[in-house]
Parts: sequence; C-alpha cells; structure tokens
Amino acid sequence: MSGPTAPETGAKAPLAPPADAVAPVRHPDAPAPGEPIGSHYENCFGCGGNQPHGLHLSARADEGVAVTAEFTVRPEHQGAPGLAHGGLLASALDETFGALSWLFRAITVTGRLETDYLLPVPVGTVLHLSARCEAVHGRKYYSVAEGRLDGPDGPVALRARALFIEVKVDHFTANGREEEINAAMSDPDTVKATRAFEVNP
Ligand SMILES: CCCCCCCCCCCCCCCC(=O)SCCNC(=O)CCNC(=O)[C@H](O)C(C)(C)COP(=O)(O)OP(=O)(O)OC[C@H]1O[C@@H](n2cnc3c(N)ncnc32)[C@H](O)[C@@H]1OP(=O)(O)O
Repeated sequence: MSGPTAPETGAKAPLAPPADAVAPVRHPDAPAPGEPIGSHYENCFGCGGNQPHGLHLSARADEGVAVTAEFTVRPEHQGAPGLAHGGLLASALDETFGALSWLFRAITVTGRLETDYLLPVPVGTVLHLSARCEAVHGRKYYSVAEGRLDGPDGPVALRARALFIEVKVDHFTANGREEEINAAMSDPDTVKATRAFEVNP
C-alpha cells in the first residue's frame, strides 16, 4: 500500500521569490483602499453568504497590493473544545490571500500555503487578517499574511506565506462539477466578477 507523498523539493518547493521576480503592480481599477472586496461566489466556503457554516470572511482593499480581512470564529469552527481548528484557520488565510487577486486583477489559485500557528484562537475571537503581495514571477504571485486576535494591533496568532498561480476562467469551467458551473454562469454577480478579470488580462 502506498502512503502520502511529501511535497516536491527543488524548484517547486521554496516560497521565497526568485532573484528575478518583480514588484507587484496595483491595477488602476483595483478597489480603493478601505473599499470592501465583495464575495466572488455566494457558495464559497471562505467568503460566500450562502454557506451557513462558512467563514463569512469580509475583505477590504488596503494601500499598495494588500488587503485586510476579518472573520469571527464560531462554535462550528472548533477543533479542540473552545478553540478554532487549525485547517480552518489556514482556510481563512487562503481566502485572504485569494482576495489579493482583486488588487492585481488576475485570477489566482493557491499553489502552496505555509502557516505558522503562534497562539491558540478561541471561539468568539474576531480574527484580523492582512495579506500583502511581495513579488511576481511570470504567473507566480508570492505573498505574506498574518492574523491577529481581536484587533488590527492585537497579538499575532498566525503567520503565513503563499504562492498563488495565475489561471484563466477555463481552470474553473474545465474542472468544476457541471451543475455548479452552470448555476454560477447563470448568476449575474459571478459573471460580473469573472468578466472583470477577462477584460483586464
Ligand atoms: C465559472 C465560474 C468562474 C468563477 C470565477 C471565480 C474566480 C475567483 C476564484 C478565486 C478563488 C480563491 C479562493 C481561495 C484560493 C483557493 O482556495 S484556490 C483552490 C485551491 N487551489 C487549487 O485548487 C489549485 C490546484 N492546482 C492546480 O490547478 C495546478 O497545479 C495549478 C496551480 C493551476 C498550476 O498548474 P499549471 O497551470 O499547469 O502550471 P504549472 O506549469 O504546473 O506551474 C506554473 C508555475 O508555478 C509553479 N508551481 C506550480 N505549483 C506549485 C507548487 N505547489 N509549489 C511551488 N511552485 C509551484 C511551477 O513550478 C511553475 O513555475 P515556473 O516554471 O513558471 O517557474
């Protein structure tokens, strides 16, 4: 019987940008600093309003190529009694990194995500997240994030690095289950969010 395979080492492994990576550019049509970044999909576990047990994370554009986000840890998010599940906290970071797409206006998906857990996060906490893109290399976007307890200046509970990879809309249409793809394509809000990326390649 074969067991899990470790992540690749070598070219795919590092989360530090290569020496010839460039600084990310804030798109001229990016939301203004402080402006909310709406949900990209109502059924998204991270930001959708249609997921009763989802994170309901709300993100805002920040200065530069950066975002802030908040979510409240609820009882359905527990791992140990009264504490948030670690994988769920990684989801919150993942969603926050995903929101950076609206700043540089390219659709990106998680290639790699690394999280340091510094403090336990109790149920009831309002987790304040922030993410910033540091560098771009071709289709690869290198970013950092952190999560603080109960305020933007609260204790740091999470630190993360991520590599997101740019994809086109057909990444979703070719791979997603047909019934959800068809429903999404008939939802004007999802189509509008998708078009924003298509007309700004
Ligand atoms: C109709 C409805 C529309 C809806 C419109 C919605 C739009 C808005 C959605 C936003 C959603 C956000 C939500 C939160 C973010 C998620 O949660 S996204 C979901 C989780 N992530 C995924 O499912 C991704 C799964 N992985 C894949 O699909 C493929 O591996 C990828 C990432 C697309 C890459 O595959 P590929 O396009 O064939 O590219 P590939 O040549 O392998 O790699 C490109 C480069 O990246 C590097 N790379 C790739 N993977 C890795 C890795 N794991 N580690 C290191 N380097 C890597 C390669 O080495 C290569 O480097 P270079 O050679 O260019 O230097």
